[in-house]
Amino acid sequence: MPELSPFNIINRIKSTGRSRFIEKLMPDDSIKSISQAQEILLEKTSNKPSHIPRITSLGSHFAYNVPEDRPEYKPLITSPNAIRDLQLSKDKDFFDITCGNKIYHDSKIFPYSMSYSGFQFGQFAGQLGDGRVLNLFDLPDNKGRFQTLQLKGSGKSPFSRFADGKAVLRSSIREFVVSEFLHNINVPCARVLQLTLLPGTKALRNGLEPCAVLCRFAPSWIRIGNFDTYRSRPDTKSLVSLSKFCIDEVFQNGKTFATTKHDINTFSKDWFPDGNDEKVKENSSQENKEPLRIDTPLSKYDLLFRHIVNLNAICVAYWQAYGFVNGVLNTDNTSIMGLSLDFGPFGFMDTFDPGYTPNHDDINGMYALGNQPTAIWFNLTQLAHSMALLIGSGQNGIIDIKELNEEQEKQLVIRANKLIGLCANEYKYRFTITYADLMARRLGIELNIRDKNVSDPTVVYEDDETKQTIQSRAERAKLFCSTIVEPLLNILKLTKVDYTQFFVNLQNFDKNDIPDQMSIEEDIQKDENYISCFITAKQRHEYIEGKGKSKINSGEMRLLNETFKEIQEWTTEYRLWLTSGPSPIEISKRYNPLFIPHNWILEEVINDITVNQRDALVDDTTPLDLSLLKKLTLMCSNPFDSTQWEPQLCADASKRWLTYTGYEKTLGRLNTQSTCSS
Ligand SMILES: Nc1ncnc2c1ncn2[C@@H]1O[C@H](COP(=O)(O)OP(=O)(O)OP(=O)(O)O)[C@@H](O)[C@H]1O
Repeated sequence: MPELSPFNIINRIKSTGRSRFIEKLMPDDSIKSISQAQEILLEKTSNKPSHIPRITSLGSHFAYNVPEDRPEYKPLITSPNAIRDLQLSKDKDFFDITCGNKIYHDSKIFPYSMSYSGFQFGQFAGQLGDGRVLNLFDLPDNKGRFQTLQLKGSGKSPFSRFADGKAVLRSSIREFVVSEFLHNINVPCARVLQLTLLPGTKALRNGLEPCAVLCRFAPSWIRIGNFDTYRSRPDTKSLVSLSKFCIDEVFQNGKTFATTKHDINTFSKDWFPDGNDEKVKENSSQENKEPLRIDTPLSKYDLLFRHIVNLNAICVAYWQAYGFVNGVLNTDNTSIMGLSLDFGPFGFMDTFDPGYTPNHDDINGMYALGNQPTAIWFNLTQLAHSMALLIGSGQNGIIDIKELNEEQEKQLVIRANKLIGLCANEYKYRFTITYADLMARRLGIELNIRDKNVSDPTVVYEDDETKQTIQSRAERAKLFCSTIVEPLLNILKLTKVDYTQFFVNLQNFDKNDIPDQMSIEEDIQKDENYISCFITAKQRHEYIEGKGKSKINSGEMRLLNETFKEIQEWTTEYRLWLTSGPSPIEISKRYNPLFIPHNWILEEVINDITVNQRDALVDDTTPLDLSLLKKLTLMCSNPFDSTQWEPQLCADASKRWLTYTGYEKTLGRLNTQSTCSS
């Protein structure tokens, strides 16, 4: 794509900006119009009505709001890719608008905070909403797609409840870095544009901490929680208007939805049945023992739900393949576009462990790595319940929930349950083939089970997913997972090598360099480099040392022996999957980031600013040294290409960050946790 010249942000808003949410979902609330909002909220009073917590009135999707005044603003870092994609120039207007020091508004655009609710750790939590977030306006990006720009940490809103509307610098740096990284390894993600320090503004978290404002953007910030509201306060009108908005504006009139070619009834079958029953089962709906099929055409609401299910299946498959754990997968953190968002106590696992959760407070591991696909499915079933009236009605007209008679309600429940059952099977299918495809690519294997356009995860239904193609893809994915992925993960769980580095190391081996007929006894020395992908230097050393000595029969040695046998068997299988086509690295290099922004790296960068340079944060005369943060951002913006990392900038740091070994040596702990306070 050719580079387009950047524009002043205000000129861009004036020429191409919109506020889709306001245009389509005008509030039915205490402040009804933009002109009223301007009159009331732009007045210089310290106690603005939009900063006082309240339950918004029935039918309100949002409330107009303005940023709180802060004593000072200090721009820290801009995402180089984001500013390019939004075609913005880095001038004074840009810095002022992206921190809330200046508000853009006109007759159609005014900042607002969204109303949403949420199921948190399985329980309904009532009205939540943007408690410290302001939506500014929508701008088309370089692909012509509207993006909603938001400020996080800009002050209180009607949804702040008991909290202060602030975001601390620590958590804002974490969000900035992880969003940049996830986006650049192609994980569907909300994006960041600008991080601004607020000197003189502090918040009480882990002690008094410095605050910041993050400007971020996404094609839509609507979460499953937005729909939860209209279940808890039954409101058919709002449910319909929000769903219509999603179809028309978020999903561009449903142009990427499944068509009649992609028959939902193909998912009457569970293509990945659990347990040992390899025979694909014909399911029946639990409620009525009727066959799990829908014989009437799907409505636009059915297609909306189906699309949201598929997008989320794809997103969670990416998380699993890269070992990313969100930490708090509540419905208010689950995007209808399947975007990764809300980065609290997230983490990437250092070593493979399905039980890993970075969230210190999640003592039961509800949102641990291995539970993420189920947690997202739980959230999708909450969405289905909220949309039951719509997905139960099919092509029939929508009857207000308060007017349904008993028979209508019964039929509605039957149909909604069928759609949920079909979508459950499709979710499993979409998740598994996406995950298998990604894992294969990470190992340099082309499975041909997804379409060409995998670099755009929003394209779900690219070809005709006939029963035949689905069946053959499911079989291939199943075989690949059982012969390659599962045995490999078992090995990595035991040997605890760096999960990310494993793929980077292995991709350097061409098919011909991978030992054939390995004999571990000899190859532990002969094929040292290859075996070192799977085991740590310590394990290798122990094996060589222990062999022939008294330790030979120790439990530890026997375990190592077993593991070596598993590596041998796995290697034999792996060679079979590698084709004679392109070398593995040609396939894998766009899928294996050379490094991961682990929590311990983030901690180092954050401490460098908030602890080592504490005084410079408040004193304008002392310059802040942001080189570590810049280095980390460069690495996150170019995760596959180390030539872009400016070798002279903090060279030691990037060397250290490439493997966890140095960290492990000093601290002796991996897969660490943090708390939610942000
Ligand atoms: N300091 C705060 N002030 C006001 N509201 C807050 C604050 N921290 C959290 N909240 C609100 O509590 C709820 C749950 O918080 P959570 O941490 O999941 O979201 P968040 O990080 O603030 O926002 P987002 O999901 O948009 O990134 C949200 O409604 C959020 O707006």
